[in-house]
Amino acid sequence: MSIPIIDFSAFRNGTEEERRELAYRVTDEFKTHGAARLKNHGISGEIFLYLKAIKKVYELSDKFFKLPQAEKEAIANVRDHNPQRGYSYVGSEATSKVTKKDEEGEFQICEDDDVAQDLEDVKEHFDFTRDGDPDFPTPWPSEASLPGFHGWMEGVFLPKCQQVARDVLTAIEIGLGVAEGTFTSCMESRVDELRIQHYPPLSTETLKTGKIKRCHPHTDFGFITLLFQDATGGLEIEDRASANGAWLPVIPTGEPTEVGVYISDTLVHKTNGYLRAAVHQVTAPVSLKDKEEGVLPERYTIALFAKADRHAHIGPLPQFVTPDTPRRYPDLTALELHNKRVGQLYDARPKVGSAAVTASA
Ligand SMILES: O=C(O)CCC(=O)C(=O)O
Ligand SMILES: [Fe+2]
Repeated sequence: MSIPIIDFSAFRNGTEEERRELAYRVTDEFKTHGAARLKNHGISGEIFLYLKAIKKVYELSDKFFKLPQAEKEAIANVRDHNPQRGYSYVGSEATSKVTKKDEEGEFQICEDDDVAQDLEDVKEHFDFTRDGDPDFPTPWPSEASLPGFHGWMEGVFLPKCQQVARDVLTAIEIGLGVAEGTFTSCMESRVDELRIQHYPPLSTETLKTGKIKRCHPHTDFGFITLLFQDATGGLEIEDRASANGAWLPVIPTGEPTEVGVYISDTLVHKTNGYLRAAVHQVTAPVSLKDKEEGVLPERYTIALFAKADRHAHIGPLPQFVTPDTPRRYPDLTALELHNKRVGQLYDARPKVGSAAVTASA
């Protein structure tokens, strides 16, 4: 089985009926896999502008990760429970600490009393949000070291991705039969986060230790994640139809406008588990899977983590709580959930009533 690529253009350009049909189709895909692959989603009106934007985001990423290490570390992410901002070095984020397998072999979100696994991710990344974030501003590289980087990433690319995320969430609202705006109206402060990510070359031998991956199985924390990947491959989604823990590789197709969309924890809470988050990992690309010796080439990806407003309540919507499906999640705010999950990444769990939990946005 593989995840089909759905043409999303009718969501902007189609008739009302085409728009609804598409919304149902995409939501079905999310119900089955927790993920969907979309093309022609209107990141810009015209394909050549889209291609230019994608080319530019990879070029700028490449320049960023080639900066001297000391310059990157001067804008380092603080490894606490707050939203991530700035540069994270290889090994800083440990995705294995946020998701565990239960006795039935199902992936679950870790709880505070779980013993964290000691597994390493081999990736470096830079995380940012919009300018003017009142609580968690981004430390940017200086204009002198990376001309145009801040302005284009924050002012051009981020808003384009934010628009795609809102379109997809509107499609999910239609597909689920909830009022339009149920999710998108609690995204007004636009605190979505964009991440550029670099996976350095890695020997297949290293992977065989079982302790190291490019990214261990985990779910993301926001409403949904949009993921653009280069041609290298290696991203895999849990195959829910398999009884023996198989993974579905998301093989890059070369389809230029493709973006992967992954259901994340906040939407799981809101729908009381009706939509389940996509468990995903990054390992060897299919062509290198069973090679005794070899080197995974470096890899670049871009992720938009679409986030709810920090004070939005993300407890289950009443229509998803029934006698057959009792309430599964407490009525946290988006920031409380975010703090809990980011804290797990760094073994830095928030204390109740801490400053972060009372941020203003
Ligand atoms: O780079 C990828 O393919 C996945 C990255 C990812 O899962 C993440 O940043 O949360
Ligand atoms: Fe992820």
